[in-house]
Amino acid sequence: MKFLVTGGAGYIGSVMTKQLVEAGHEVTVLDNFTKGHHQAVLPQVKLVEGELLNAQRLKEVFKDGFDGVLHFAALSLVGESVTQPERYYRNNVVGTLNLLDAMREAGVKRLVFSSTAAVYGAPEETPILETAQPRPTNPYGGSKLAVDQMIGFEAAAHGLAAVSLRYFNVAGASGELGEVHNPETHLIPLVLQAAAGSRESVQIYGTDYPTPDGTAIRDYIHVEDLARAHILALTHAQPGKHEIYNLGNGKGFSVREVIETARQVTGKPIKAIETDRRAGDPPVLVASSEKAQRDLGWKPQKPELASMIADAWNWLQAHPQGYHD
Ligand SMILES: NC(=O)c1ccc[n+]([C@@H]2O[C@H](COP(=O)([O-])OP(=O)(O)OC[C@H]3O[C@@H](n4cnc5c(N)ncnc54)[C@H](O)[C@@H]3O)[C@@H](O)[C@H]2O)c1
Ligand SMILES: O=c1ccn([C@@H]2O[C@H](COP(=O)(O)OP(=O)(O)O[C@H]3O[C@H](CO)[C@@H](O)[C@H](O)[C@H]3O)[C@@H](O)[C@H]2O)c(=O)[nH]1
Repeated sequence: MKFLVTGGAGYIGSVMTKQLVEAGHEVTVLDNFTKGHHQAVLPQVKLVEGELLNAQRLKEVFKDGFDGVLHFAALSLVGESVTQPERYYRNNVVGTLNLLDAMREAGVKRLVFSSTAAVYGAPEETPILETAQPRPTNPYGGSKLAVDQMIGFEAAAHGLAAVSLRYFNVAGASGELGEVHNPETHLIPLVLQAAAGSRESVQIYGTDYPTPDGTAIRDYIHVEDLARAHILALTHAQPGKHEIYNLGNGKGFSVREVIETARQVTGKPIKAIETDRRAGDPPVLVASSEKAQRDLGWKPQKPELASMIADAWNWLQAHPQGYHD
């Protein structure tokens, strides 16, 4: 089949593209390279350097004809979104509205969207079920929730077969593809940069959370397990329906536990400095992925935090400067 992957030059979209190509599909990547990397785009795919906010150009891209769209392109930093909410809503919501318009006009009826645990805010119950009331604590989560709702109404009105996958914290690497954000703000890559010596230390944002060791807890999922869930979602999507699935491992790790695991995996002393909380961060996000396991038959193959950190560490050692764009 023929798929469009928006944001396919980014961290998760590039791993997704690789899995689609390996499964024998034809892939076009659309990316504006505000965050993406040319080196992360496989030579087998067609690359369109394009912008979701350019509605006219997007419609031209759809003249190629696609069987479905995997929509990763977004701005996705919690902290940044707090200071620039308008940028997040414009890019993520208006960008997706343009995408839905182009899909409808071209008759493309299948969509898998990268939603996020950030839509839940600080939920009352852990692990988080898809039925939990979404109450985002930051504009990033707010923009993704708006898109989830938009897709739900689009599916009902126009027969789109749609799935929103609400990822928890994605980690690890896949062969030649790894996590490089510029600037990097994610915990695991920063911890590993400190292990590698390219950064002196890592900061712990907040030690007064209502958690056993006072630091925030997240549920980490391997990027390869995550990408495999998209292939299952594509095949299970039903016309006129919008399904939502949480994707995580159902186990939370505190910031201190992540740093300690990285010390064990790398054998390096990693200097950690305690600082204030980062604005917009909820204390605990842990998934129940039972719905995905039951309905999609999804089963994580690399659920251990240590194996995610080990894959990310091996990748960093092979690519100490990240990608060379
Ligand atoms: N990394 C995580 O832990 C995580 C967790 C939950 C959800 N997500 C979601 O998964 C998706 C991918 O995340 P990632 O970590 O790979 O991010 P990323 O920044 O590495 O990739 C996103 C890509 O989208 C492109 N892009 C952004 N806006 C665009 C636009 N307007 N037009 C065209 N291209 C555009 C960027 O250049 C980048 O290559 C995002 O939607 C993010 O919100 C990520
Ligand atoms: O230098 C750092 C960086 C992060 N953290 C903490 O580590 C945790 C994880 O932070 P980070 O890796 O930045 O991820 P999140 O902010 O949890 O967000 C990620 O996970 C969300 C889903 O849970 C996604 O929606 C986002 O796109 C993705 O960036 C948080 O408690 C942070 O406060 C630190 O203590 N020090």
